[in-house]
Amino acid sequence: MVKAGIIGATGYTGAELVRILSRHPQVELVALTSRSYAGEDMAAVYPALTGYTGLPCADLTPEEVLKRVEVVFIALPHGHAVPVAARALEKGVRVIDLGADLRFREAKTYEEWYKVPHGNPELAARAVYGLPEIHRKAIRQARVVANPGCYPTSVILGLAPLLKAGYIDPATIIVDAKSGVSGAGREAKVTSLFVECNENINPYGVAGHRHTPEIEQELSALAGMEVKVSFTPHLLPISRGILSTMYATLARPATEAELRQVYQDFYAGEPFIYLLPPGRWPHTRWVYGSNNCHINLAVDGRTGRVVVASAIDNLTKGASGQAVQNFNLMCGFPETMALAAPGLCP
Ligand SMILES: NC(=O)C1=CN([C@@H]2O[C@H](COP(=O)(O)OP(=O)(O)OC[C@H]3O[C@@H](n4cnc5c(N)ncnc54)[C@H](OP(=O)(O)O)[C@@H]3O)[C@@H](O)[C@H]2O)C=CC1
Ligand SMILES: CC(=O)N[C@@H](CCC(=O)OP(=O)(O)O)C(=O)O
Repeated sequence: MVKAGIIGATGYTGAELVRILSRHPQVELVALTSRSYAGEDMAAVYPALTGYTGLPCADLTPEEVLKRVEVVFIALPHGHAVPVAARALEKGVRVIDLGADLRFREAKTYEEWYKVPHGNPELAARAVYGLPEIHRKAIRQARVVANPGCYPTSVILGLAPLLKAGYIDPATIIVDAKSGVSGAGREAKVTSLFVECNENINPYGVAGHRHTPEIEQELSALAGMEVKVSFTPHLLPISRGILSTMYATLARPATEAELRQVYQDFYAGEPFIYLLPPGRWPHTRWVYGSNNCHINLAVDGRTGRVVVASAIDNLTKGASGQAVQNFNLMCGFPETMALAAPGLCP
């Protein structure tokens, strides 16, 4: 059994980690931190977890957590993970950070977009970007994994096969993405109130969302050249789910059947990626609560563009499910352990 802890256990991604890890046969959860719910059982904070964890939350310092665990999941708002991860490395504790602090190979990119000092560029360069479908080999060896952002997960998985094979002009990519409100975390804020979100959809972070450089970093590596994207997220009046619809001009003529084969080859053997049959477009409900990513595409011969749609659950494949997938790889467990499940039907 691997002793694991979650720093920031009572947030949405922390609770999703507890939900998944409580059914993981190789994990013993030994530390769940929270300042506001210290002394309370997770089931008091999230009654859905009743019967699945008896461990109370505690206001532990990172040092106290690191004394007890072999692996630590950091589920804090960005700006807090770097010193914790650095100390964990010194103590031989493996780290999976769900925030943005270690996702950029260049710390200065993080500082430019997140507007906070990074403090440890060596650690930024050393951390492995935790998207298993692209970086599986490096994740297996990693001591520190930077779990990807939710939108970047859906976008990179949706476009990777086309960019890698050179089928699209990288200068023409447009991403129209939509997220459920849990993507904003559990912290109280006016924009997450029911009355503000319900019966509404709006773009935000237009031409400046923080996930843009993360998407560009990974797509550039896949394309072997600098890629810039137009990325516009929207807030949807649903709890969980991300749907990204992506458009790009074909670099050379291609049929839909040819492109479908490219995806099938690229994702052959992947346990969580599903290219849906022609004409069956991804729905967020079909991946709800699962670690699956549903993808489909069409060639628009009239415009010479390809349209790709990709759906994930922001809290599962977009955060905590992917974190457990990374954990499994780092520990040498089957990658699907505690994760194999379909979404909702209906
Ligand atoms: N929500 C999502 O869909 C996704 C989120 N992420 C990232 O994962 C991380 C966690 O997100 P999420 O779970 O949504 O966030 P939440 O706001 O829901 O939870 C944050 C958690 O951190 C604790 N916390 C907050 N501030 C501090 C602090 N200054 N020091 C110590 N603990 C603190 C909170 O508990 P308490 O205040 O009681 O200590 C809570 O447990 C973020 O970096 C986020 O960007 C990544 C992908 C998707
Ligand atoms: C709906 C909503 O607000 N979503 C969040 C996603 C944040 C997230 O996952 O972000 P990190 O990169 O900070 O981990 C946003 O757009 O900022």
